[in-house]
This record gives sequence, C-alpha cells and structure tokens, in this order.
Amino acid sequence: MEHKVALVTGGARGLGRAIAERLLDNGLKVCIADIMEETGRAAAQELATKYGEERVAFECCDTSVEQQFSDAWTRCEEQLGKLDLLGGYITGSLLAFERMRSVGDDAPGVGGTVINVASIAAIKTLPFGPIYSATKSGVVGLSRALGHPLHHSLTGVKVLCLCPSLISGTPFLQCAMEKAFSPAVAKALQAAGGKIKPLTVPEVVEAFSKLLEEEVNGSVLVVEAGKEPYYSLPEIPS
Ligand SMILES: NC(=O)C1=CN([C@@H]2O[C@H](COP(=O)(O)OP(=O)(O)OC[C@H]3O[C@@H](n4cnc5c(N)ncnc54)[C@H](O)[C@@H]3O)[C@@H](O)[C@H]2O)C=CC1
Ligand SMILES: CCC(=O)/C=C/C=C\C[C@@H](O)/C=C/C=C/C=C\[C@@H](O)CCCC(=O)O
Repeated sequence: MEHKVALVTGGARGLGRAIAERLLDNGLKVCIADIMEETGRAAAQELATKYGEERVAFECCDTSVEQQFSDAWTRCEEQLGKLDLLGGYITGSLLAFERMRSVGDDAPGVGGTVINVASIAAIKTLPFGPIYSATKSGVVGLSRALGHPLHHSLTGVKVLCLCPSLISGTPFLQCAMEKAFSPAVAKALQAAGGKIKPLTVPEVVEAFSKLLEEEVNGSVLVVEAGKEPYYSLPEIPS
C-alpha cells in the first residue's frame, strides 16, 4: 500500500479521521474530503505536521453533490497523484467506477478499492432511525452489486463494505440525538444505549484494516463489541 493515494470522505473527524491516520501510518498519501471546512483543515494540518506536507491534502466538499465531489477528486489527484483507495459512500462509489477505471484503452485511472462505511443497522433490526437503516441497507446493496466480478472485469475496481455497531467517542450519535430523533425515540435510544456495549474507534479502524488487507471484492464485514469482526450475507460469486 506504500505510496498509494487514498481519499477519505468524512475524514475531518470521528472514524474517518482515525482511518486517515491509519492509512498514513501504512505509508499512503491521504486527502481528506469533508463538508466541515475548519475542522477538516485543522485535521489535515495536524496530520501534515506529523506525516509530511507532501502526503496530506484537504478538500472541502459536499460528497453528496456529484460535481463538488468530482472537482475535489481532480484537485486531490493534482496534489497527491492518481487515486487507489476511496472511503466512499454512494456518489463516491459511482464516481470511482468512472475515475478509477483501469480497464479499456481510454481508462482514466489505475484501478483500486472503494470501502463504504455502512452500519449494523443495515444487517440487524434497529428501530431508532428507519431512514438511516434504509440508506445504510442501500449502501450495502450497492457495494455488493458493484463488488460483483462482472464490474471488476470492466473496471479494475473492488468495492468493500464495513458495518460497525455503535461506536463510542465520535460526535455522531449525540448529533443524531439532537437533530434527527423525536424526543420519544431519543429517550428510548438513551435507555437502550445503557445496555449496548459500544465499540471504540481503534477497534473499528482494526476491522477496516482487516477488510482492506483481505480485500475480498463485494464483501461486507460486520464489527461488534466483544466479537471478532465477521463477514456477513451470502457468498460472493467468484
Ligand atoms: N458513530 C457510530 O456509532 C456509527 C457510525 N457509523 C457510520 O460511520 C461513519 C462515520 O461516523 P462517525 O465518524 O461516527 O461520524 P462523525 O459525525 O464523527 O463524522 C462524519 C464526518 O462526515 C462528514 N460529512 C457528513 N456529511 C458529509 C457530506 N455530505 N460531504 C462531506 N462530508 C460529510 C462530517 O462533516 C464529519 O466530519 C458514518 O457513515 C456513520 O453512519 C456506523 C455505525 C456506528
Ligand atoms: C441519523 C442517525 C440515525 O438515524 C440513527 C442512528 C442510529 C445508530 C447508528 C448506528 O450506525 C449504530 C448502530 C448501533 C447498534 C447497536 C447495537 C447492535 O449491535 C444491536 C443489534 C441488535 C441485536 O444484536 O439483535
């Protein structure tokens, strides 16, 4: 992986920030793409101080807006080189097939890997955020379809998916509590939260590394506290 280039969406804070740092530890160059400009710039500056200015970049963009994401991608490649790895989501996965494609005479990219972060909410029944569960199920379905050998033969790009359970130590859940849930749902989640053993960010980063090392195209790796990470859902066709 050394000298490869990664773009980490949502890398300004939380899990994305920790993944960006792990990839830098492994010798990659990393561009953080995040909608939070100040936090993202500060994170990138801190990482550049530790790992070298030439290995870290920041691009402010809303990754759900294709043009913004695509422009950020172009600027990232101008600074760090052709992308090999994307921590992606939906727009990113589709863009990756266009921009990372290494198959065909007109191939614009060098192939590579997309890792989408979904959630255990896509695998198990969680009542707290039905729309969230629906979108995360979409991410799993998309990753599995794009991770089929057919697409790999056409693009040279692999697509993998990580499904963590509840993680402590990121601002995400508190934000959801304040902004996404009705007071009754927030109260129920708070009551249930006491009984759920959360994962730590480093545990999820370990699982991310396992997924990346094993690199089984179309695979979905679930990570829950107190268990070894395990692959879920039916066999991937070979
Ligand atoms: N925290 C948790 O308990 C769990 C989180 N996850 C998933 O893990 C991922 C990361 O979660 P956390 O690190 O906890 O969240 P977080 O809220 O700490 O970080 C998310 C980052 O994504 C950025 N972001 C959000 N929308 C964006 C957009 N449209 N364009 C660019 N950047 C955007 C935010 O600015 C932020 O920096 C999310 O996909 C979340 O659904 C999955 C399971 C559990
Ligand atoms: C906007 C966010 C939203 O609508 C909802 C978010 C809810 C949670 C975030 C999600 O990614 C975390 C999932 C946490 C799961 C916790 C426990 C599970 O391991 C329990 C599974 C139940 C079982 O084992 O049967």
